[in-house]
Amino acid sequence: MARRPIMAANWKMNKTLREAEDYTAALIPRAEQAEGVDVAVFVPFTVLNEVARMSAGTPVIAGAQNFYYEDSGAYTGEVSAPMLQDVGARAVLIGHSERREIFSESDDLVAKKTKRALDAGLLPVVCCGETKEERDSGGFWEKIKTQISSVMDALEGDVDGEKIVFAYEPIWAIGTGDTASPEDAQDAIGKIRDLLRELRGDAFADSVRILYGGSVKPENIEEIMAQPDVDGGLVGGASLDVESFGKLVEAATRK
Ligand SMILES: O=C(CO)COP(=O)(O)O
Repeated sequence: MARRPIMAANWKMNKTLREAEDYTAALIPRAEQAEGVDVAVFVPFTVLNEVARMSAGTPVIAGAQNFYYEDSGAYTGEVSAPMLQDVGARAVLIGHSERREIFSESDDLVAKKTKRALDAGLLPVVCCGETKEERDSGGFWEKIKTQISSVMDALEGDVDGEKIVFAYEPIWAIGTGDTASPEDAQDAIGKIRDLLRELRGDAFADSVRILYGGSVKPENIEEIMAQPDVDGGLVGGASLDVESFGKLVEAATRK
């Protein structure tokens, strides 16, 4: 069965409530026209309630950029999975390289969050990727393999491949304009799918969606989406303008 493409916006630490409302209002009709594509927006906590409220009953999937795996308690500054769901979130980013690097998130924490998101019924979009040094020194696959394996090890029992998404985001390509070549994106994502096949079998590997992220823009999306194992994009800079993100959503319909 063909995997359903996903085009996902990661706003990172951007947009006021007013800006988020204008964007969401403009995105909804574009998502409605994009048949066969999942359209997701990962937004700051401060606007999540409103983006989710506006998106309810539309094809736009409202998501958060982070959460903590406990449900409640003395965790100052954190937000839980039930809290995200309470305001209408349906998906969450986990282990973005900015969280791993700036906020010291470990593979273990990423694995715990993924398990919690799945148990709660939130769609986890689990990010992985290597630094420039790791790529140049040939250590790229070891890094990715460790990141993916630690997540999969934490998931007991059968996992439906459609309920989890991975995003390969080489750190050297994020916000730099220096996109991975379509061949490099395919190579890494193909290897991730092979690893998932080894760990969980064909049905899982063939249904799990794997996105590419890192300087995706309207000018390079077609060749990236043309790669057989690339199921969509996770987009930072080029997602902030709804016209530009709309073009990426439209490109995904041609997959
Ligand atoms: O980190 C990213 C998406 O999560 C990619 O960011 P850019 O698209 O700005 O390179």
